Parts: sequence; structure tokens; C-alpha cells
Amino acid sequence: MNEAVEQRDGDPNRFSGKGVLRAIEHIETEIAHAVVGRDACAQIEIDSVLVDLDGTPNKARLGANSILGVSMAVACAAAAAAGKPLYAYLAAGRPVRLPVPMMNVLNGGRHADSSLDFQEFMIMPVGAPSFREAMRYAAETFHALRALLAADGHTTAVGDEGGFAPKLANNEAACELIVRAIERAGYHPGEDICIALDPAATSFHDGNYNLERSGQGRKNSKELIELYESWVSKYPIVSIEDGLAEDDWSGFRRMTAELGEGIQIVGDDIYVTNIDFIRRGIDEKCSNAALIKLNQIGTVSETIDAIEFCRSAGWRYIISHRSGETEDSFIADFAVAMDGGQIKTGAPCRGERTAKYNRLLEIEHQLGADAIFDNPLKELPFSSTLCAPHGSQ
Ligand SMILES: O=C(O)[C@@H](CO)OP(=O)(O)O
Repeated sequence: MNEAVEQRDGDPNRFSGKGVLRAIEHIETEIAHAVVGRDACAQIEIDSVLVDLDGTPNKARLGANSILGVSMAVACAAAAAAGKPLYAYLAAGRPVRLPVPMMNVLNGGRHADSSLDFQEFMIMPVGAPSFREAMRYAAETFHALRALLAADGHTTAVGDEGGFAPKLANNEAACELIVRAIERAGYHPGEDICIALDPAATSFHDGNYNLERSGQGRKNSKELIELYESWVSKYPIVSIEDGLAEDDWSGFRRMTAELGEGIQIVGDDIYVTNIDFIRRGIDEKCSNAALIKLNQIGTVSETIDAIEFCRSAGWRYIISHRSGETEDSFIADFAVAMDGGQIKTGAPCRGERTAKYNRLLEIEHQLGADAIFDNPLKELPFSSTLCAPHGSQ
């Protein structure tokens, strides 16, 4: 295996063309081994060849997307050769679970030309009895939201992740609107469907948190946490991802201390699926969950390592898409196999988002009576009692 690494022509930062070709041949041989199922460790070995071939700490030379393409192809080939569905192969005999979707129904920040500084306002159909029912709850709410927007004269054009991108008065108006949409669709906010946020605060941080687009002024991290705290008491918010900027470790500690008992505090930009950053987050109690993106770290094995690390600390983890996506549905199988019970993959709109949901529906169908779907946030004290009364609009 280290033969590939030895192809480096003296300089650890460069490869000779011949060396790269020989290394690729080597990888092909390893893939062939994986395909005939003779080498259970092939995924790990090939991934480590890819990491060595790249040779940089952040996959800067070959690029995480190209490395990941090979890594995922190995998993798909091995699953096919073993005659197993991808999720079953990836689970390697461990329990599997359908995830609760986090659906980004109102897009803001860098993902849309809306008036919202916050990037993602998501719905989570936590009270649904099955994945397919969860899809129904969410799709009906999405269309109720569309009708409310249209009735109020807003655009119903969508942003990067398929959610609507209206010009609302401010960020809080988005939470109010979602609660109205949940009720209009006939569901109970806080029981059937909750709200998750991804403010992506790095994008509006320039020393302070600058809520300019939504006219909510500049805030320091303490004031922003207070804003979240007041929302959590008014709306059925169960999860906040990247509530503060990616380098605001002390802010994350404070936010987790103040809100982490009641809701899920998720780190994405702060950890970038990197085990070293996740370790620091666990040691310093900076959150109680991590967002997991395969192409942030670049190989399937390293992603699984990051998940194992979260599990060992009792953290939750959410398998996530990217805002720029393809119709590939690998993460659907991956989410089921990793048994974390949550997936973030956009609104029920746009083919590159629905491809994942369609695959999850297929997996649930295949699993039949063995399909498990439950609320991964059930121990959290939901704010349902603080929501507007059912049926109020
Ligand atoms: O912020 C995020 O969590 C992701 C996906 O929603 O967005 P991006 O891929 O742009 O980082």
C-alpha cells in the first residue's frame, strides 16, 4: 500500500506523472479486490492511499470532491459485488435507521436573494410515524407555506436548497410564517413538526454579528444568543446549527451552556467534519451535535471515523448535503447506515434534493417491517407548550 506513497519523487509535495499513474493502477487493483469482496478493509486501505496520494492536511492537491468520488465509488462497487444494497453494505451489520429530514423551506443568507440574513429555516417532521409520512407532513407544509406566501404577495421562487426566498420583514418573521404553514397544513407545531435553524453566522460576522439585510442591527455573540433564547421560548425550535461564527469557540461554549440542555446545538463550519476540531468541540463542550458532510473531509472512511467519534461522546450527528449538489443519492444510504436518525438535504423541491428523499422512500419500502423511524430529539424538552394554540392563524 505504501508503494503509492513512495511514488513521490523526492519532494513530499509533488508527484511525478509516472508515480500518479502507478498509484492509480494500484488503486484500481484495490478496487478490484473490494469488488470481489475478498478484502473487508479495502475501503479503509484505498481511502488511506488517496489521503497519502494527496499528502496535504486539507486535500488541497487532489481536491476533496475528486478523492471522495473514488472513495464513494469503492463503496458502491463493493456493495454491488456483495449483492447488498448500499446502506446495508455501509452499515456492516450494525443497526440501520431512517432519518428524520431537516428540510430547508425558507432560504436566506448566501443561499438566496431574500431579505433574510439567516441561511436556513428548516422543518423537522419529528412526530411522523414513518419516513413516508414524514415526507407527507413536510411536503404538505411546504405547499401550505407556498400558498401563504402567494396570498401575502411574496415571490414563491426558490433558493439554492429548494426553499422559498421571500423578502420578509426580518428573520423572526420567517419563524412565524413557518408556524402558520404547519398549522395551515393541519399539523401541530412542536408535536408533529418542529423548526431547525442554520443561521450560518460566519456569513454575517465581521467582528460583530451584522443582521443588516433583515434590519435587526449589529449584535455581539451574547446578544445573538439572547435572541436565540427568546425565539426558543416562542417557537418550536429544536436545533440551531452554526448559530455563531466558525471561529467563535467561546461563543459556542456559552451557547451550549445556555441552550444545550433544551435544544440541539450543531457545529458545522466550526468542525468541518474534521476529527481534530470535533475533539476540541467535545473537550470544550462547544455543542452537542455535529453536521457531517462527506466532501468536507473527503473520504468515506474518515467520515465514518468522525461519526464514531461523535457517537463515543454521546453527540448527535446529522448527515448533510451541500448547497451545491448533484442528483447522486449516496448520502441517503449513508444516513440510513450511520443510524444517526437525521438528514439535512433541502426542501422537497428541485431534483438534486428530491433524489435523496426518493431513495430514502425506496429504502424504507425495501426494509418493510424492519424499517425504524423515530424522533432522535425525543429527550429534548420541546417548546410545544409555548407555541401558538393549534389552529390559530
Ligand atoms: O451550511 C450548510 O450546512 C450547507 C448545506 O445546507 O451549505 P453549504 O453547502 O453552502 O456549506
